[in-house]
Amino acid sequence: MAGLPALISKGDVARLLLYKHLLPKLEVALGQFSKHNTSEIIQPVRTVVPIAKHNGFLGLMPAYIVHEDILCTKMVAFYGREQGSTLPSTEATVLLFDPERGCVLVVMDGEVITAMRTAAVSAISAKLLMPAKAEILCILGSGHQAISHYDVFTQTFAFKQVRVWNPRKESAERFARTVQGPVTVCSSAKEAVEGADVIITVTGASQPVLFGDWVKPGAHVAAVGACTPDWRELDDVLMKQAVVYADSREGALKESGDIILSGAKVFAEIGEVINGTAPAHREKTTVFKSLGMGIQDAVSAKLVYDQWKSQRPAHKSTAEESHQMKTLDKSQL
Ligand SMILES: NC(=O)C1=CN([C@@H]2O[C@H](COP(=O)(O)OP(=O)(O)OC[C@H]3O[C@@H](n4cnc5c(N)ncnc54)[C@H](O)[C@@H]3O)[C@@H](O)[C@H]2O)C=CC1
Ligand SMILES: O=C([O-])C1=[NH+]CCC1
Repeated sequence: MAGLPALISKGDVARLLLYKHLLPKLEVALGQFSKHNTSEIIQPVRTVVPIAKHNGFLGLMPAYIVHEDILCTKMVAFYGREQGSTLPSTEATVLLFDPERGCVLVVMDGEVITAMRTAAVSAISAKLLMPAKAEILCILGSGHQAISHYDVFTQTFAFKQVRVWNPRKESAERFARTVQGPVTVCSSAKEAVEGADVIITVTGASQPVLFGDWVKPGAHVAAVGACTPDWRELDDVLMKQAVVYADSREGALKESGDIILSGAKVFAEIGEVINGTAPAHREKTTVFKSLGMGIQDAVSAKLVYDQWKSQRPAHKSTAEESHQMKTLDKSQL
């Protein structure tokens, strides 16, 4: 290893990663991914190791973005937690490599990246698929992803009302006190959903919490939770009545209980809509099934690292600089 990798903390990632930089980078990466050309992007479906004893999973998410020479992997542990558990439901660490040497340049917190890039991808799907006149946003779940989704959706779009629901009302009320802006706390999921133009599901549920009979025709759903083959957030009625998009078709067919168990077809990847090779059916009810992809972490980590390098005090050396110094030493011999 050429020197020790740099470490970037959660606080620094939160300070350095901005949606205004992240959104355009993610849109480009999603489009590149959906060309399925391995000379542009190499990203296998994540490897998942069940941690059955603790109702969890460990995911390994490597990706290589060839033209930008970004080599990255995230390691993410995610769990089905009892309601009210104080343990985190997601823990993640991101490694960015020097692609030429193979050494790790930087180890950084992955929780903020996971929260922000997932929300940013949902916002990209909403930009493309939500009805032209979208006034009411509904968020089911009130944890970490709910907060990041609230932030990017209210920064990007002009909703007249944002509703939130959680089976534990005190959790939804805490969410309302945490975010910077108005929120209506609803007493039932049905009350939150009815009449909403955009619905985000960000729950730890393993059984459906969103039912097609409640959903306004033409609404857009960003389905973010239930990322294992036997967990659900959406019922069969919704899955069958909607046009279903995914971040990765291959990932969705392997990992999404909502797709596998309902038998719904994936109409297109969101990257195909970005590329103009599949239509955006804004006039119909749409579901964007998000599983999360390594390329999303890779572009986020590169943004963080570039910002961090540009702001870091000059005396600290990283693995990258140690390597440059060694190369220089050799060439001087
Ligand atoms: N698609 C993607 O790229 C990603 C998906 N996720 C998934 O998103 C979901 C939310 O993640 P976080 O916000 O980080 O978790 P979190 O634990 O911070 O929040 C989960 C929320 O769901 C609620 N909840 C739990 N069980 C429920 C149930 N049966 N019915 C309704 N609500 C319930 C909790 O009270 C909490 O408000 C998880 O399923 C997680 O695995 C997380 C990261 C990335
Ligand atoms: O992409 C991701 O990081 C995750 N997807 C499901 C849980 C974590």
